[in-house]
Amino acid sequence: MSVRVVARIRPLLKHELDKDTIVCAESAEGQNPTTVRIPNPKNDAETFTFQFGSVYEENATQQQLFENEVVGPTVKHLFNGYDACIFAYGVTGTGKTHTMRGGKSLADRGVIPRLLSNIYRRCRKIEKDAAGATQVDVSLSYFEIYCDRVYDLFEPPEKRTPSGLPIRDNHGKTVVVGLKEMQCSTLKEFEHLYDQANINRSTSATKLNAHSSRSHAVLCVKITQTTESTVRVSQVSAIDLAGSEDNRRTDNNKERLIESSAINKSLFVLAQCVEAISKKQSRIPYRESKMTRILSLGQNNGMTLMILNIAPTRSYHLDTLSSLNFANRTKKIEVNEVENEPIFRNITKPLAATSIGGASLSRQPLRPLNTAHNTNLNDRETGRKKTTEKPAKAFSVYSDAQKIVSRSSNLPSQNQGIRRTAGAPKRPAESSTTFASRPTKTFRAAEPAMTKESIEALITRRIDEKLAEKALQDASTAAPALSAELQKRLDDLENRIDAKDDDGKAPGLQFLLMAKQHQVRQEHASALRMYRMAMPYFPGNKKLEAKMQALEERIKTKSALPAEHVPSLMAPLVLERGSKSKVTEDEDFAPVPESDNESSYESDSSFKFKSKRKPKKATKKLPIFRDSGEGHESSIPSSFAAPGEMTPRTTNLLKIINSRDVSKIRALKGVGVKKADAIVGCLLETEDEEVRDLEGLAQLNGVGRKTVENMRSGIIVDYEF
Ligand SMILES: Nc1ncnc2c1ncn2[C@@H]1O[C@H](COP(=O)(O)OP(=O)(O)OP(=O)(O)O)[C@@H](O)[C@H]1O
Repeated sequence: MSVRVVARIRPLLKHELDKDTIVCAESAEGQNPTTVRIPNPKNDAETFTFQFGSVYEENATQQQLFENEVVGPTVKHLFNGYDACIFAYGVTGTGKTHTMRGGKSLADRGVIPRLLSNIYRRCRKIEKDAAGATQVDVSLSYFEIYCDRVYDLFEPPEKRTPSGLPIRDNHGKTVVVGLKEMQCSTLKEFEHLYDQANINRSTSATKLNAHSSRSHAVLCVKITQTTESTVRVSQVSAIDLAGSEDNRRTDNNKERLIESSAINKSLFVLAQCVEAISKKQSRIPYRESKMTRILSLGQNNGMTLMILNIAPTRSYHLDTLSSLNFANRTKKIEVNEVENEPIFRNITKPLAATSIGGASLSRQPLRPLNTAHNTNLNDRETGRKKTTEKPAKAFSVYSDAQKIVSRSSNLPSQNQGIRRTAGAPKRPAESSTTFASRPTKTFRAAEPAMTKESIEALITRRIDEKLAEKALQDASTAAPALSAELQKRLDDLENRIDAKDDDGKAPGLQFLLMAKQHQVRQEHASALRMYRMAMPYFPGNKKLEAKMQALEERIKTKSALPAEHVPSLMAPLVLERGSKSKVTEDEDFAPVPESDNESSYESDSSFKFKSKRKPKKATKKLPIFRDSGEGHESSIPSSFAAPGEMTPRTTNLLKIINSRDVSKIRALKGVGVKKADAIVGCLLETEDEEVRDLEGLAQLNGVGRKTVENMRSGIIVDYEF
């Protein structure tokens, strides 16, 4: 199945009424438009045409777009156990937010509120048809990616930590760690939550849009269908991407420019990913931006719909062409349509009439990463070996062609999970037979209802089993099963954070929670780092100090590295010469403890880690930089730098570094996006600490002597005589 791409041309806005329109939609006779036509910017007489699944013209209503593109295909799909992703793409001011969120009136509501309204209606219908034997729960998480940092939109901005939430890879899915998941059982509740969360989203007025989104917003709607014997989870992500901006037209101020460059960078990476996929390159640069990691276009399973928003006027000409080209490539991307397997509960108790979660606020269970969901746990219980490998991947195809192809009637049974509906004009979900083919469900209504606690206990037990199996498979890297006691403590900690009973210590509690989770996974060095970050929130806490000391001891004894290297792990990085009390974590010089799982480090942006590079030897002498009379600066007149003083070049370099401005740091010689990010990340961890000299700079993450020399040599200084 390829990504379905539809285009939507927005109407002229009030101030554009006298403007020249250059984009038009075309259709074959009697059919809905599927082509966008736009002139060649170099020669108006020539035109380019682009073919999409559908093209919605200026007068297309929100309802039309929703009914044609979302209801049948997505909602049905979702309830059949498939994931889905809908995202709006386009230049700033072309109508992405209008399409996804829309206005307040009924007619103006966008895709997201309509989607939720439809989901709730379907939930009620399923529950009604099953006479209470099936329960459907809806939960939401909502976050924004602002300047390549992830923030929970269900949290007020003042609760954010500067570095945002870390993201990780979990069994091929990218997950945001520590994101709130809100149980939300009615449309009214949703509307309330969604409106509140949107207030937290970063928007600002720009010259091109009075309410411009400065971030990518991702709403994840999780649907859990629980019957007596199965639990099936599927998820739809609705994404309102920020729009690319041509800063020659925006007159953006410094802050907007920083946002804009982050937006443009992530969209550029997205375009690179799409290009790499379409060229079948082996390396797709997903990891270069959080947005592309999360969107995982072409890697995600399930139906993917891209709504390309375009403005009709000439002032957007080049931007529109570039969007159309991007969309044209995107529509060729193949995505897998894999049905989420149900978890067989294998319990005899019937469902409670009450909801599992209710409308309460809950945090995503922060369990070990190897806790897979959608896993058929029944196999293990019965000792059977799972028939495992899914059949060779098959795809349902959205065809732009109008031909009618008969639908395959002999769909594989539910647990095979993959269907093939090649070339079908109707979306695959519409022919769902998956429920019909599921095992017969029998209910004993007289049995006592399952309580929330018993379900939790059951899930915890299954998680333990899963962990145990993983431990057997890979003794060296697997996490041990959580003891009930430990799990309880983790849960208590989460509850404390949730209950806001923290006297301003919430960030500290978050660090503690993360530390404990690392410890559970035997990632002692990371746990130690997290404890250290928590320490300022609990000054003088003896228990915490003892814990850190015990961990340090443990790392020392466990480390396979020669004894003389061990102290470097614990040794703080001294940023300021002569100010050894000002410390930060030294990731660069830290040897990797054996027990730490590299992949979890790599994907955890809460701290920096280098898996590929050899750890620098602690015994290595720190580079000595002289500010004058050496190397590149030998041409600097000595009057500009007395011994012990800094040259203008060094001063300028440190100024740029201490600005913590990624775009400026990136512009330094020999510094790429990743290095600039690593430097800023490292500086953010040191809070107000400034880099005072070149030695301090050479000790930052990702920076060595050579890099410093490079950076310095690239600085242009005007010496006036
Ligand atoms: N189909 C439409 N019908 C009526 N008005 C529209 C339509 N699409 C967009 N608009 C209007 O155009 C303006 C810009 O739209 P919107 O804010 O949704 O753009 P955007 O692409 O999300 O921009 P940004 O990327 O800057 O957030 C808004 O005033 C919106 O109401």
